[in-house]
Amino acid sequence: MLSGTDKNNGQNIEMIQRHSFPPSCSKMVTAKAWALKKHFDGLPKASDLELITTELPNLKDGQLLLESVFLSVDPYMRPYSQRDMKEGDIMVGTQVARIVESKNPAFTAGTFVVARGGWRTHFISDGKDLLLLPSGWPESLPKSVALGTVGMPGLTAYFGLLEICKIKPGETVLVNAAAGAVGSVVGQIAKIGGCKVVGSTGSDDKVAYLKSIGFDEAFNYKTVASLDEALRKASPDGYDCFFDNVGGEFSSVAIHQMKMFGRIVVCGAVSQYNNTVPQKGTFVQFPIVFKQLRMEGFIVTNWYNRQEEALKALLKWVVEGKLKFHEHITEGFENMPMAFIGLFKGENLGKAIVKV
Ligand SMILES: NC(=O)C1=CN([C@@H]2O[C@H](COP(=O)(O)OP(=O)(O)OC[C@H]3O[C@@H](n4cnc5c(N)ncnc54)[C@H](OP(=O)(O)O)[C@@H]3O)[C@@H](O)[C@H]2O)C=CC1
Ligand SMILES: CCCCC/C=C\CC(=O)/C=C/C=C/C=C/[C@@H](O)CCCC(=O)O
Repeated sequence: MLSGTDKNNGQNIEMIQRHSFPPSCSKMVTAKAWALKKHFDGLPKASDLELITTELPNLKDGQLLLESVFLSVDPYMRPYSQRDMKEGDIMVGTQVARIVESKNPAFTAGTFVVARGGWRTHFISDGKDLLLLPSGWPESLPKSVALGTVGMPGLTAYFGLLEICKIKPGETVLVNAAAGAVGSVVGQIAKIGGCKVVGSTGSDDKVAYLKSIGFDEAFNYKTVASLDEALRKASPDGYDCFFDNVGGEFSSVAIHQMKMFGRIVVCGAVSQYNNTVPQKGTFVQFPIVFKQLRMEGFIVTNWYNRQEEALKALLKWVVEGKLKFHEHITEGFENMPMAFIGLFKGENLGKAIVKV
């Protein structure tokens, strides 16, 4: 048996040697996990991932046995795997998990938590870094929302828009990948904040969805004759804030339509994650200097010291019906690779979730 920490948390999940059978086990739990078999090259392939099975040992004092109920697949897993994982590592990720057994007095069996357990059906934790669902979570609200609108993507929208962009009422906000987990929350918080919102997305159904949740303007970037014209038509005066989830060509065009003193939040660059050779873009100094723009990258985890406040606000808006959510649920742990790859083909509307 190997013990230690792994890339999923820098925290405290027990690493299990494959097919190990500890002699003292009375009640064996078989855990499934997805490992990175081969580093992704371009668009991830199912064959880059390997389903492995391990037997978990009995709990020691202070430990908990958790069972994943909902798992998150997120675009960041693609660049993260490249930068921080080696072949054979279990894929990084977060889940809503149920505590099956507890030898930790701080946790009761049956409780649901958000954990950074990686792509695993079952795992052992010492309880550090497990997050309870925010208090006041309604029974009628699916717990999977703790991985989306009232979870990491919601926090990304909240802090990016309110703290980096610092939106003001009456301003115009542009967001791309707008019908996804982050983008759909960005647009709705901007509306709550009294802004005009323009969203770009990759299908007509998604455009219709954006209109249904309050976006003022939305267009399908895959079918417009000219991105420049579509942006101009949606807001002839330009944009005060640009929440950039996509990067690449879209950003190169959009930066020229910023208003004076505009702010650009560089949240992600999903159009670039599968590039095999670095691409060349346009030079950005002219619009930045002449329009005196501010462009700032951020990682949501840097704001987790304020996550309690933000989760409370997000949950309140959801309960009040001011913040709508949609989930794209894939059934079955064995389908995790397919759900993950689907992110890069635009298959999801709202948050992509895998239900075990
Ligand atoms: N900085 C941070 O801390 C965080 C950053 N992020 C970033 O936010 C972005 C959105 O993440 P998230 O909301 O979870 O994901 P989404 O739910 O938006 O899913 C990804 C979406 O990206 C779009 N997309 C995929 N490939 C391309 C492409 N080549 N060009 C344009 N659009 C594409 C697709 O939508 P469509 O049909 O519209 O093309 C797809 O549905 C990502 O860049 C992610 O890395 C997320 C969380 C935290
Ligand atoms: C940490 C991601 C590094 C890659 C950066 C690429 C794109 C930006 C982006 O999408 C960032 C996402 C950040 C997500 C953070 C998630 C955390 O809640 C949990 C991450 C899992 C872990 O570290 O244990």
